[in-house]
Amino acid sequence: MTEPAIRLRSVSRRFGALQAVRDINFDVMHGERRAVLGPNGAGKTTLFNTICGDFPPTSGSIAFFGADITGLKPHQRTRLGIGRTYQTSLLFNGLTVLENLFIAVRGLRPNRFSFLRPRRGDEAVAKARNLAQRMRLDHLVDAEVVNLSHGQRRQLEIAMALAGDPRVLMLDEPAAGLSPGDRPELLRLLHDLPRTLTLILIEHDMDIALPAADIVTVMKDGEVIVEAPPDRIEGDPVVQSIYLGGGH
Ligand SMILES: Nc1ncnc2c1ncn2[C@@H]1O[C@H](COP(=O)(O)OP(=O)(O)OP(=O)(O)O)[C@@H](O)[C@H]1O
Repeated sequence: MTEPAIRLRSVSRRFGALQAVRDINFDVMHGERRAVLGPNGAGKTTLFNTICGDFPPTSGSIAFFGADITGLKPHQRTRLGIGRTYQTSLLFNGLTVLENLFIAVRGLRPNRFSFLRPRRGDEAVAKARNLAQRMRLDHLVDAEVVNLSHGQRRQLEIAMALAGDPRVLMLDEPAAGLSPGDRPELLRLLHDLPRTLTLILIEHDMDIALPAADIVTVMKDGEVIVEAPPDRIEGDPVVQSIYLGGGH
């Protein structure tokens, strides 16, 4: 049997007395699109952080394509092929789109950037341009990031997360703050990502989460309360009680 891309077994994470996620079992198959929904404080970001290693679980285990990664540091998980974006932007505003992508491709810290500026013919520049094209930013490679629209910044964040050639890409609220006009473009970009890539996204907005996902995991109070295909989510009484009952 094929191993899941991501497998969590009995994963819990405490912050002092607070149990942020509790006894999570979670399998995401290779190539799957998984959305994680839930009200504020449900534990979605903490779940992401246990997978990426930013806040490893206090108990339980995590496997990546069958290999136990529970004790690995974030950079070791990145190297294995787990890429992510964050709710808060990590872009370098004073640099151009191409320079940001170059930094991501070379895995540089920005303070090293002045010594290693992109040069013509550099393989990393070619890869940075290719990433810009994949995220439909090729017309903006020379634009300073500070001048990008919110939607373009989100596209760039995804492009930068792709720079390490992840096998699993985790997006933390990719539609947050997007105008209604920017949303269809984001959905198109997500649909265009190759099925060799496994995608896990936290998303508050059902209009993005449901069309983007094969399976939706709904969390509340640190636990998974529903796991179902998107067509069963909107009508699910538990989900309705959370989203219509003021829990969101
Ligand atoms: N680093 C931390 N230190 C202490 N408590 C934390 C930390 N990170 C998260 N928490 C707490 O864990 C709980 C779950 O938070 P988490 O951010 O995972 O929820 P979420 O579902 O992602 O919420 P949101 O939609 O608001 O981002 C919350 O009560 C939060 O305050």
